[in-house]
This record gives sequence, structure tokens and C-alpha cells, in this order.
Amino acid sequence: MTIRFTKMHGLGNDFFVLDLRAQDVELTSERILAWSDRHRGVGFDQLLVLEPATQTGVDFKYRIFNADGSEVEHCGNGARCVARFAQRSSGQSDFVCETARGLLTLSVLDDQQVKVAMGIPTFKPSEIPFVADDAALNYNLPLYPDQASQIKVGALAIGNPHAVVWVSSTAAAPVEELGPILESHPRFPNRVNVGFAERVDEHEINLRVFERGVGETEACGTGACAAAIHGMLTQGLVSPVSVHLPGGTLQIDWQGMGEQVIMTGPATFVYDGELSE
Ligand SMILES: N[C@H](CCC[C@H](N)C(=O)O)C(=O)O
Repeated sequence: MTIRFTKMHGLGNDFFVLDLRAQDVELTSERILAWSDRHRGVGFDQLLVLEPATQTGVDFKYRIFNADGSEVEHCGNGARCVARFAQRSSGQSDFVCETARGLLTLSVLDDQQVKVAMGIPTFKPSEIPFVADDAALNYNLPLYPDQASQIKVGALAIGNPHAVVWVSSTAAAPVEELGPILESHPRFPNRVNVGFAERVDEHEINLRVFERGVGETEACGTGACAAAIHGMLTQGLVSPVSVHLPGGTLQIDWQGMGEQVIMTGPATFVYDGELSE
């Protein structure tokens, strides 16, 4: 059989876009892992799947799988890419898509940047999920079972779980060392995306993200939202916040608790491909 896909990226966070509204392909772990392999397959950080909408007033369903095959709740860079992907075939510029954790509103702007209403962030431990008696802006997390060393983290969810660590320099941040430890920390029962953020000024931060199920990526849209939001609450950041990631910059707007967080940034087509299986 021939499987049609499109390679895209959001600031270097790269995707395999599969439109199952137009073809019938069974998604198995074996297939996802084979496709994500950067040496034997196509290679990607996430697989983005479009499926027919299951509710009225929605344009399509949007599912996300990490390179390790895990299905997850949200992908911000991916949302911008599926908006431009859907625009290419429909001519529409505004979409409502359903995800595992709710509805997203996507708008392709005249300059081909994409604006996404990413949902309402939560700090409730049970909704992240994160093991804690009460919600707090920061937690002192023992890094190892011996409790010898602790690290101060913020914990919140943008549909998907995020830990935020503030550092003096993202360039010198221990991403490779602490990323995997925090990603699989027992206090995050579903694992977690780990952001290392540096405050530049009240409207700018630098950010590197060790993503759950992938490792460090060039950019992370939900991670940018999580760091900007946490920074507005604890680092004196003021909306809008420009988040500088290794792959480029995203703009994050947020007006406070209970409000949608809005992300704006690019989405890029790389090529259309076919796999024969
Ligand atoms: N690794 C994430 C999913 C992709 C998020 C990221 N690529 C984005 O742009 O938000 C997770 O396991 O929740």
C-alpha cells in the first residue's frame, strides 16, 4: 500500500503529518517507531494525525504521537503546522480542531504565521498530573531517592504536562543531565516535558526544552507557553512574551488565570512524501 504524508516543522520541531481523512492507515507502535527512526525511516519529533471530526462545529480531529510512540494531549508547534496543512487543501484560514484535551482555535494569518488559542493552563496537581498535596507556583523536588539534592520547579499543564526550571543561562543549563531525570521523575506519573528558562527582560526569555518522549528539540510550543505563563507569575514577565528557542522565536500572550494562552509563530512545509508498505 502507498501511504501519503507531508513533512513539516515549527521552528525546527519536525513533524510527519498524516491525513487520515483521505486515506486509511492503521496506526501501530511498530509503524510509528519505524517512521520516526532518523536513519531507517522518515524521522520526526512528532507524528501529527488529522482525522474526521467527531463533533459538530469542528473541522477535524488532531492526534499527536511522540517519536517514542507515546500518544499525547497537545503539541503547539504541530497545531500551527496542521493549520497550514488544512489551509492548503481547503482554502480556509480559520479552524477549530478537537484534541484529547479539548478544542483549539487555529488562525492562519496573512503573513502565513499561525495564531493558536492553546487552551487554559492548569496548576492543579491532579490535572497536570503531578504528585503534590496542594497546588503551588514552585516545588522543591528531590532529584534522587537519597533526597540529597533538590531542584526548584514549576509544574503546570497546557493540556500536556510541563516542568519549568529557571536558570541564569540556558546555554549553560544542564539539559542533557537533568532533562531525562526530571522527564521520568516519579512525581510526574505520566512523565513530563522539562523547560529550562532564562529571563532576558520583562517581555523576553530564552528557553530550551527536553521534551517527553523525544529529548531536546529545536522548539516546543506548549513549552514556550508553560515557561511564559510561569514567568509571568514568578519572574515579573509581562504579556506578550517573546520566547527565544534554539530554532527561533514564538510570541505568547496570556491575560491571567482562567484565560486562554495564545501562541503565534511560523509553520513550514518541507516536502510531500509517499511510503510503500
Ligand atoms: N513532547 C510533548 C508533545 C509535543 C510538544 C511540542 N512539540 C510542542 O510544540 O508543544 C509531550 O509529550 O507532551
